[in-house]
Amino acid sequence: MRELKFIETIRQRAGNARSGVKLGIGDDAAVLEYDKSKYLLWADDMLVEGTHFTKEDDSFDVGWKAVAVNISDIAAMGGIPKYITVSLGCSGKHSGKYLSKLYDGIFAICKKFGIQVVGGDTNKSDKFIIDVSIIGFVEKKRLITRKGARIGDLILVTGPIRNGRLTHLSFTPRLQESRVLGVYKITAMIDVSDGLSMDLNRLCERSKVGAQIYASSITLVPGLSLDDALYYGESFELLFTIPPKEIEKIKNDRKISDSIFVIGSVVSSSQGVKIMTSSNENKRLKIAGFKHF
Ligand SMILES: Nc1ncnc2c1ncn2[C@@H]1O[C@H](COP(=O)(O)OP(=O)(O)O)[C@@H](O)[C@H]1O
Ligand SMILES: Cc1ncc(C[n+]2csc(CCOP(=O)(O)OP(=O)(O)O)c2C)c(N)n1
Ligand SMILES: [Mg+2]
Repeated sequence: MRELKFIETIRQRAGNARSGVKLGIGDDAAVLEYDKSKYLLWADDMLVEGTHFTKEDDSFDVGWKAVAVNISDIAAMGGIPKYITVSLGCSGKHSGKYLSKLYDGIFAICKKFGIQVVGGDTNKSDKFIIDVSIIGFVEKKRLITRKGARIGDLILVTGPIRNGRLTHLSFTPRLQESRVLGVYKITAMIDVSDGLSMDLNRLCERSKVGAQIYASSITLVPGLSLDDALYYGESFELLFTIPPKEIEKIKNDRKISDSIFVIGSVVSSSQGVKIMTSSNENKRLKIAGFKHF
């Protein structure tokens, strides 16, 4: 069974959101009732040796990345990360130095973002595995989900889009940008872990809309190909939509204006997801990206 189909079967078995669960499976984090003014956000992302990093990678970077990908999921909901648990699969062949440097990376990023490690689990595995579960909070009025993009909205992405092949182990999650954006009207948001194409398509499906994007507007870091931006993944940029009237306000905000780019607009679902190529051909965007199986 394919990954996406598998997750869909779990989503159906888990059932509809009950009381206390505002959003279950299907967004960057679960959204749970917390108090009058805030929701609790809960996400979990796992890294596996050979899939997300190699044996040769510095364990500081592996620890950093394991936390960073989780912070990115909280940022995608508009929230602030607070607590993590860290679970490891490792064996005697992983030296004390490897593990100590792993935690240097974990504590370095936790310090940067004010996050506390509050637990975890340690198990035997020949392949190194690190799983992080994260809790954050978001003001109810600032919650942003994948659902909510409306026809006519502009589509934006943070950037210039980073090269996932080069920066996936050391990237800074776009948390600060997300918190700045949170004061404006953002209608939908997702973090780009699997490539712009797949994650734009996810946002569109959830919002029941289509998209028209322009290749010439997608701003890339030097050396990154458009194909990699669309299909490789691990740029961990934020992709989001706003009503057109918000753009002037956001563009005038010096805290964010240089790190956001309009790449297109939201159209009706019947038009699907299209890309205007650099040779001015308007094509259906191939929906592809990273899938585990
Ligand atoms: N084994 C699983 N059991 C339950 N939910 C899962 C499982 N795997 C993934 N999910 C859920 O499916 C959704 C998509 O997962 P994923 O593609 O990993 O999201 P993300 O890109 O935000 O990390 C998320 O809401 C996640 O919580
Ligand atoms: C050894 C190795 N091979 C391949 C990749 C590329 N890669 C691995 S996972 C991934 C996509 C994102 O990972 P995923 O676990 O799907 O993130 P999620 O959607 O759960 O946030 C990419 C591009 C890598 N980082 N390291
Ligand atoms: Mg995500």
